[in-house]
Amino acid sequence: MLALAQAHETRARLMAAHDLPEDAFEIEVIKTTGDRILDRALKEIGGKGLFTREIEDALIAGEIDIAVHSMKDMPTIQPEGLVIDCYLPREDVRDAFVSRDYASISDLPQGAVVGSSSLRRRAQLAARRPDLQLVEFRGNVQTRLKKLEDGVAVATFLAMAGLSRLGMTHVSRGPIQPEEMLPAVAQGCIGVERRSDDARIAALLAPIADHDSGLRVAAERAFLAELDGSCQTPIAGLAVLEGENLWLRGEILRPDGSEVIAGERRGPVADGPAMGADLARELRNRAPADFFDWGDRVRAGASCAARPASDIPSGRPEKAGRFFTCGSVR
Ligand SMILES: NCc1[nH]cc(CCC(=O)O)c1CC(=O)O
Repeated sequence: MLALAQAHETRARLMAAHDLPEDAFEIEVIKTTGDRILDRALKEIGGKGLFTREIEDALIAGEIDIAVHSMKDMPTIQPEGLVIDCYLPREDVRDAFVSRDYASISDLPQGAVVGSSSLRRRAQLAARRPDLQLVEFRGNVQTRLKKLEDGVAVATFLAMAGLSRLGMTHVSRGPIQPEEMLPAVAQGCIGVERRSDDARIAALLAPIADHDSGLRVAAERAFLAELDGSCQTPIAGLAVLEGENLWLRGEILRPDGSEVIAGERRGPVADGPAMGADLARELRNRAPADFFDWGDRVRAGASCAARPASDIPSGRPEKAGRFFTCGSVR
């Protein structure tokens, strides 16, 4: 599963950086509330960090020393005493188009049924192709592919990064360029969380931290934070490095895709967070008064449920929760 693959990747980088054997690291799998509750829609359960809270509690309690996260699913603020200052080299940031019968979005026939539970992807798709019919697609990558096979929908979207980490890029018809579908903030980036006062772990993580990844994600997450956004809001953002400069693009959408407000900033890399906040304010100022009235789903606080939601193996509760991966260092 994806989160376990991410823990393994982190461990492999730590082993290589420190010339340590595999058994120097213990991977502890933490099952969270979000994993356990499989019979209710996540929006009904509510609560921020549904899938990260227990992992962070374990970190604070000292039961684990390192938590490995998809930054795309992380709230913009970490709990007191914890810090994320180690970002791995970023994977492919793009979304993947997945379909047996059609090669691209524009190939989809009029009225085709597309599966996605991502508010962002749904809104972006609806903006481009209002004729398409959208259905909810929950479950991990395998579950979603099975739904395609079963004809529940003719196409879906997945992050290239997730497919790549699972060694499954072959299921994709190819990446969708950011110009066509701007990715989620921090998509493709693994972040490693630790206790702020743990100097030993800070030193352990330092050699595997990717500076460029950190700069890009800092700008994107500042944009998200200023919009008070989360992974369950139709917001997209992507920063890329251009030499000494950062190019940040951002976008907010109405859930039905009827309106898209986009903008960009270019500036010195050190100004990334300021650029992110500034771009967010610009987009907010350009948005009509009712634009942020995103409805029940968002108000219920199902904020950072996207990663886990997509990873819950529906109908197989005994396998749930294995992906909340925390490496405990001995
Ligand atoms: N929302 C779930 C989620 N969180 C992170 C990834 C992919 C890996 C990444 O973006 O780093 C995925 C799956 C997907 O969107 O297809």
